Amino acid sequence: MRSSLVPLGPPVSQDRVITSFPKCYTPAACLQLREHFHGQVSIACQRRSTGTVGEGRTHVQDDGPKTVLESNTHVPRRLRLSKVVVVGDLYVGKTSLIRRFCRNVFDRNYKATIGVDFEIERFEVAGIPYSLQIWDTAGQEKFKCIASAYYRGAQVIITTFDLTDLQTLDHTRQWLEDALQENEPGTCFLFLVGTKKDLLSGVACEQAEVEAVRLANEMEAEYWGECEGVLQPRGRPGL
Ligand SMILES: Nc1nc2c(ncn2[C@@H]2O[C@H](COP(=O)(O)OP(=O)(O)OP(=O)(O)O)[C@@H](O)[C@H]2O)c(=O)[nH]1
Repeated sequence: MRSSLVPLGPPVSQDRVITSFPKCYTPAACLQLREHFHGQVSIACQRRSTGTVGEGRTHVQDDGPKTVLESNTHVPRRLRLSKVVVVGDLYVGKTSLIRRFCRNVFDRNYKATIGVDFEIERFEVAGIPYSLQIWDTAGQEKFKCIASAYYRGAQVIITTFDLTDLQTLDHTRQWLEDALQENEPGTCFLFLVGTKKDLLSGVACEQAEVEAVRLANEMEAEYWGECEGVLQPRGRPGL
């Protein structure tokens, strides 16, 4: 399927063009189907696809969830944009993860992130231009208040820890809580990512992964419970 939309900026690189989807994208695996959307959500989505993109916030009221568009992000018409926020302790490798994903480069030298930084990664999904705005936040305590100002309006929260330092895994719960506080319950996809796997032996890596899976299950139970009341989802989030 090709889009008749005018491409924005230079062409999207080939590995960012998605033309087919894995089989699990069936109605049964979807969190919500179009017919489950509240009328006002559908109207807001239509506006979103034809006008200025704002940050969609879902509010629960007596007669169901309502999305209110705050048109504070002025981007060109028809640009689909999702905000990803990467959080975690200092030195765990947030910047490295983002740079590998966006530019396929790795730098051994550590340069602390000051406050926040962001990258835009462009995709083409089934012929439609789509962008991820990936926010890299500082792990250092002294920058936390600056970085947390950018948590709001995230569609995806990636909580990061260092597989060689399990204390950083313990801290992910707090990072996630802080990021969720700035967002409506049930509006974000949550991911837990372990870095620096190359520095561990097979056995040590397995042990770290077991710990991470245990914590992920705990957090999933905790935060998924919070989501249920709002979205009444049919599937499960990625955590
Ligand atoms: N061996 C190895 N080193 C890594 C990996 N990821 C990051 N590093 C190194 O770890 C150090 C910290 O990485 P950063 O990406 O700057 O960490 P950060 O989480 O962004 O740090 P802050 O900006 O202070 O929050 C750097 O020296 C990186 O080269 C990895 O997967 N393997």
